[in-house]
Amino acid sequence: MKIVDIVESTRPIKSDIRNAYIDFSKMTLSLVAVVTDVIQDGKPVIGYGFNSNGRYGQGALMRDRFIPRVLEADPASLVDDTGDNLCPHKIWARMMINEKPGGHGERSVAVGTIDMAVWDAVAKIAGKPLYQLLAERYGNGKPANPRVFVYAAGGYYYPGKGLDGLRKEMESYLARGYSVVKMKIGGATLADDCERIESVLKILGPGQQLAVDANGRFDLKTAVDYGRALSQYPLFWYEEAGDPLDYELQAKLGEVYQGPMATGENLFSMQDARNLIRHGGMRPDRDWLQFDCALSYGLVEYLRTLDMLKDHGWSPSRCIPHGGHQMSLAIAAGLGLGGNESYPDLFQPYGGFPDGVKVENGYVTLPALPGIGFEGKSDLIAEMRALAS
Ligand SMILES: O=C([O-])CC(=O)C(=O)O
Ligand SMILES: [Mg+2]
Repeated sequence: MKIVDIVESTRPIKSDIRNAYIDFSKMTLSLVAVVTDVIQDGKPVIGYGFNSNGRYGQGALMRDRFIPRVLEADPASLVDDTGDNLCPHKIWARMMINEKPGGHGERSVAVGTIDMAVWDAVAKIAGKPLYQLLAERYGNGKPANPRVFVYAAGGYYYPGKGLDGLRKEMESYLARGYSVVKMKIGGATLADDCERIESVLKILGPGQQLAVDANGRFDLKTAVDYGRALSQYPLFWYEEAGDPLDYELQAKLGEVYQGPMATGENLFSMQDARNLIRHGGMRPDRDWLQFDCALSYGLVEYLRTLDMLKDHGWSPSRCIPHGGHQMSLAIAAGLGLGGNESYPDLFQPYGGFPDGVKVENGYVTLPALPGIGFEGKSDLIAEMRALAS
């Protein structure tokens, strides 16, 4: 068996929203199909993948380096020991030949997106949901749990959106069954952000919480000033206060901010994640890790990150990945992560859940679809099949 083609198309996911660092007026992503010669129900098995919002499409890197490396390899060198399925670890190693360590740049996005499509194909060839395959292979005897915590991310700055607009948005997430909602901070003054936060806190009922996200905007002084002000609120977490690679800032913030902190969506390798754990003062009893496999070399690398976390005394249940895609939902269900992000109204058709999946008390239950589950989301699979079918 072999991979016969890998196709990429860069797609717009633009909108008028803005966080503390960027606007999304020109945002794109890469949609990828990995076409195999395995025939099921009279059709070739195709794995699909896409990268998360925030880092743009990566078609040029894929076409220049990563796709040709896979297609030029001896097909026998890319299959697992049974010979009946692809080996994601061997394909990953092949993509990364002649790549130096460090300086991960955005090649981690290109590799992570292809890796997602490879895992989708592998689980489809095995005829089972990816979450089940992951539990069987890497779960150390723990069965998959298809019931996964999800929170609603939004609360962006948006032209003409006042406090009323923000409150209405958050109310609509709560009405759809979410128990935790997230909003942006750091794109206004501290006083204005406190007003925005208080207006959302007022609409929360028992068991409902708010998280805030600064998108890496703050220097140490501002991060600490916000930390002192935010300490008065019962927040679910205070996310990405400073530059993602400024581990000392994160550690110093943790000395004054006792509530839960979250970060990691812009750390793109096991080594960068390890530096956060070594030097960032993150606390395994309350803080959250948001590494997103679709931006950071895929699940093959994420498995290394989970091993690293275990060696440092962190449970996978402290991980709630960034990105709102079904790949991280499958990993959460298969390997016991703490949950996953969700953008109820943004980045469609890429984010979200299979059709008919409802959020109930902050949880979704994943259907048992072969692969990652894209075939269950009609608007998404239509885009995917138009790329390659
Ligand atoms: O606004 C963004 O770039 C997305 C983000 O930080 C998040 O979902 O946590
Ligand atoms: Mg974030």
